[in-house]
Amino acid sequence: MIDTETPVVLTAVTKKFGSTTAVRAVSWAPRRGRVTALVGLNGAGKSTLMRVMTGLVKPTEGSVSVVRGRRPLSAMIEAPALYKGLTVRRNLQIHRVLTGASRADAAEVTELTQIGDMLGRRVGALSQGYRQRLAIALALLGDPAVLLLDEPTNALDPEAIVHLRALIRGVAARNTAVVVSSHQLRELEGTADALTVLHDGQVLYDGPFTSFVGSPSLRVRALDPEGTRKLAELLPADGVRTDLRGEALHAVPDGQPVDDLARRVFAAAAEAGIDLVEVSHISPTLEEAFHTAISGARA
Ligand SMILES: Nc1ncnc2c1ncn2[C@@H]1O[C@H](COP(=O)(O)OP(=O)(O)OP(=O)(O)O)[C@@H](O)[C@H]1O
Repeated sequence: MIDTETPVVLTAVTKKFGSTTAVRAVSWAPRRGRVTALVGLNGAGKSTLMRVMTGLVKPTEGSVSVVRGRRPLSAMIEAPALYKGLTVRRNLQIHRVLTGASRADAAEVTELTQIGDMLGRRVGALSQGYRQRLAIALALLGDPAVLLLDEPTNALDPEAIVHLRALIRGVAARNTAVVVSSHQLRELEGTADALTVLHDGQVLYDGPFTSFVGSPSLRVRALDPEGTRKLAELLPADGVRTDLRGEALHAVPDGQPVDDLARRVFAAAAEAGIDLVEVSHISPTLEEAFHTAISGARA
């Protein structure tokens, strides 16, 4: 339901392009005052989801509700449309008039994005990082409830990325719901509060960023590689999620403590007469958690 906390709400949204389903039955509502990372591999459906939110693309099924207001939602999905022959100041003036924003608002976004020193420069002569800052300043005019940024770090150097991260936090602190897409989880670690993992058009995870990695899992190796493979076949029958990675087996607890899982691994190995050489705890990295989520969806 639309409320002051969730200014845009997607309900069972599906988007098809011919025979391709880009987004499948997604119900989702990013929150105000938070940075939500929208992460998925190439083709996962991130841009389509953002386009559906803006109204640029009509959902095939489902609905999108957006809070009423002067500028409910603002998006930077493709290379920002800037007047390259004009100065930064003129670009700001034109967008201020177009969005009906006040001079005070323009001054505030100039300050927030730290483009004050560039006001007299022609946009065509700006670095990529400063163009990005200007584009975000323009997107913030009129104080939108939601700001969508599609892969905003593309083509930025490390210093510009650091600045952009701080800027994104600053925008959320204005009580905007900020959604930032990326195909790399790690890029948004420490910047995003919430995480939505999209895969093949579906939401695989939607929750706090810090909870995504979850509890440790087990790395299991038998004396004989054939034994490891056999365990990989046996354990799923016991309700355990397994994944063969190289010579080792990765067993993920489904809610139970990892030590209980270890006991089940030992019991299954003993029963099948498999000699184990390694059963160790591993704390997953972000990439492993992502891989596990995706392989769970494919299973
Ligand atoms: N206009 C379109 N016409 C046909 N197919 C499309 C269109 N837009 C997207 N798709 C398809 O929908 C799927 C999702 O694409 P989308 O661009 O939303 O993914 P993405 O997660 O943003 O990917 P990337 O990280 O590569 O930008 C892909 O299979 C893509 O080819």
